[in-house]
Amino acid sequence: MAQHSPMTDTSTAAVSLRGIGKQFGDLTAVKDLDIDIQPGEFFSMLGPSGSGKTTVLRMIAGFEEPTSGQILLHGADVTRAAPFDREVNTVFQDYALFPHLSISENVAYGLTVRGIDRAQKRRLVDAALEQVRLGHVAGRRPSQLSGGQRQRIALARALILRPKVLLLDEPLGALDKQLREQMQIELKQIQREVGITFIFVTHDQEEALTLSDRVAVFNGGKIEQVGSPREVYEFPQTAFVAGFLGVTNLISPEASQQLLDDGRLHSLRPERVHLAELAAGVEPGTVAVAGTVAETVYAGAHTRYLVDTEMGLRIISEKQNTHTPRTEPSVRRGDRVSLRFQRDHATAVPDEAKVPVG
Ligand SMILES: Nc1ncnc2c1ncn2[C@@H]1O[C@H](COP(=O)(O)OP(=O)(O)OP(=O)(O)O)[C@@H](O)[C@H]1O
Repeated sequence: MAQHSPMTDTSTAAVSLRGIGKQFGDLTAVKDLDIDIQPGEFFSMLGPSGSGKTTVLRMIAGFEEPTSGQILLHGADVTRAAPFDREVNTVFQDYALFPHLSISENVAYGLTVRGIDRAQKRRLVDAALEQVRLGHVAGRRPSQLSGGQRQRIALARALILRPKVLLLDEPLGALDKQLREQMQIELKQIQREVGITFIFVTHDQEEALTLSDRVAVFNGGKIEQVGSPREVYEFPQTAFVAGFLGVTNLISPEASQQLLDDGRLHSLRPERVHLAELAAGVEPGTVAVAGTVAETVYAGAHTRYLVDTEMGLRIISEKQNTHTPRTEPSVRRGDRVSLRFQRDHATAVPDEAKVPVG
């Protein structure tokens, strides 16, 4: 099937949130949110626990009514519509499969409720199971499947109704790391094949970066930044985004003034910082700062070096472990080194500035 390119799609947004807010008593869970999500887009809502992602998802699904604002699905106002009157479906973290029904009965459930005839139902169930590559488990019960298989069945059950928008609330949260990474690739492939808009909630930054066309980074009921994975990772607009999306060196305005001759807050990713001999020559456009290695952290594919600079700033440098497996690392704790990075690899963080959303 054709691949979708949501970034160039100028038709009506699949989902528009206009000034959406949600109060639970005194608690403001979501504040005045504006988002436009395009048809066919894989859109992630990323943020720490309690930042309001699930509440936004539940409002789009219709399980929760907004206190203020408007929700449009493909241009139609559904703010007060019941969940079953919206062309959306939800996949929950706990899969919510019926234990007493077989896998094919579970997948067929939505069709049964809608009174679809047997022959057509069978065809659609077979196709849905094929899509998630689980045709061979049709006769089993959910308890006879692995976590990853159950997750795929929940996905097949949600997709069989051909919703225009699929909402996924931490669907991979219960899986171990290896299976989770495998399922991320499958999920992305399935989304491309079906071309349905996916809105995905996660607190795992790597997952959001891996899967999404765009990521909205939530903090305290608000969106701090929306952008492509590369934009939010490489050009964080706030200190929170810089810190939440992986490890970064936040260089204070004072330190930036000294190091970069620019008195704004800067973010410098550890993988952009290299270690050199103190005496090594410095190329034009490169910043060099001397320091002492305070800690080395070996993590398999890479090693991190925590270096205390003479200006009182601790900078993390990350190096891929490309040397031969038996070679001991040449840099050790206590070594004096020179940190090197390209001047333009440090990106200014506007911090308080808000980027346009949608
Ligand atoms: N039904 C409710 N009644 C009262 N408070 C609620 C309710 N649902 C959510 N909240 C509160 O609203 C805030 C946002 O919660 P929400 O579940 O949307 O966050 P989240 O980012 O999805 O977090 P998590 O990843 O832990 O699910 C939290 O402070 C939460 O305690």
